[in-house]
Amino acid sequence: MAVSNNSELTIVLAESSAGAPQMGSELGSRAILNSGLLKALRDHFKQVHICEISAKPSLEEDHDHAGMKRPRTVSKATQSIHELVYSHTQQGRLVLTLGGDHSNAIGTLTATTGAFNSKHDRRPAVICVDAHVSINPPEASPSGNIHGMPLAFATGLATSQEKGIFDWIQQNHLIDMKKMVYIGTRDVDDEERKLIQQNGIKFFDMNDIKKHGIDSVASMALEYVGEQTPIHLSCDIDALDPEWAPSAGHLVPGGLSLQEGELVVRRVHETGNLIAMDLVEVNPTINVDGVERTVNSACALVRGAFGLSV
Ligand SMILES: NC(=[NH2+])NCCC[C@H](N)C(=O)O
Repeated sequence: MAVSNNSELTIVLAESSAGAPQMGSELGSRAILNSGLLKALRDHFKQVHICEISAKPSLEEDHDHAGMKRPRTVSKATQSIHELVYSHTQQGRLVLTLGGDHSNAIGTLTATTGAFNSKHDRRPAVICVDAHVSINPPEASPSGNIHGMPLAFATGLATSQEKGIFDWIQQNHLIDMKKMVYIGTRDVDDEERKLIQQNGIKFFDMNDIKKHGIDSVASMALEYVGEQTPIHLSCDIDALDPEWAPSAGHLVPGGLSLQEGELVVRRVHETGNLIAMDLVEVNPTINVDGVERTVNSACALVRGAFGLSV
C-alpha cells in the first residue's frame, strides 16, 4: 500500500535566493510553473493548492553570523516554508516546492520530517539528486552561502542558538542520516567528504553511475531507503549536466543527462511513496539563451516524479 495520498497537491513557490551568492533563482519557481506545468498538474490531481513565500531583501541589518551570509533573511524565509509545508504534509497532501535557491530545503526537509514524526512516529527517507552534497556546516563553508548548507541544518550537524537564526529548528524536525541518499554528486568540499564518511551517509556519485548505470543505482538507492518508507525527493537542477540545465547557479560539468534524471524520479514515483519534492536553483538570469531548456528539464523532472505522461 502506498504511503501517500495522491489526490491533492500543494505547490509552494519558494521565491527566495538569499542563500545563493547571486540573485535570480527567486524567479525560477514561476518560470517553471508558468511553462505549462501548472495546467498539467491541475489535470492530474484532484486539487492543487498554491502558496508562496518571498524573501524581500530586509531593510534591517543582516550582517554575517558565524560563517553565514544573510542568515536572518534565510532563516525567516525557510521558517515560513517550514510552516507551510508542515501543515500541508500533516493534511496528507503531496507537496512540491519550487525554488529559489537550495537553502529553501532547510524549510522543506525539516517540515516533512517534523510532520511525519509527530503524526506517524517515523521519519521519511530523503533522496537528494544534486551535484553537491550541500552539507557544509557554516564554520567549514568555503563561501558562507547557505545554499551549500541545507543538509547540515536538516540533519542537525549544524545548529544555531542565535535568536532569529535557525533557532526555530527542533530535534524532532531532523532527518535521519541513515535514511538519506545522494545521487549524482560530483563537487564535494573536504569537510563535507569527512562528514559523509563519519556519519555513514550513503551516496552514489557520478563515477558510481558510470560504473553501474543509472537504473541499477536507482534500484540500490530505493533498496537502501526501504519499502514502505515515505520519500522526500530533493532535487537541485545542477544535478543535471549543464548541457540540460545551463541556467543554474553553480554549474558542474559531467552531470546526469536529462534521461538519467527522469529515470531516477520515475523510479521514485513508481514506489508510490513520494510525499514531497523540491526543485531548486533554476536561475533564469543565468545563461539566458538556455532558460527554456533548463525550465523544460525542471518540468520533466517534476512530471516524472508525479507520474505525469511525457
Ligand atoms: N546549490 C548549490 N549550487 N550549491 C553550491 C555549493 C558550493 C559549495 N560547496 C559551497 O558550500 O559554497
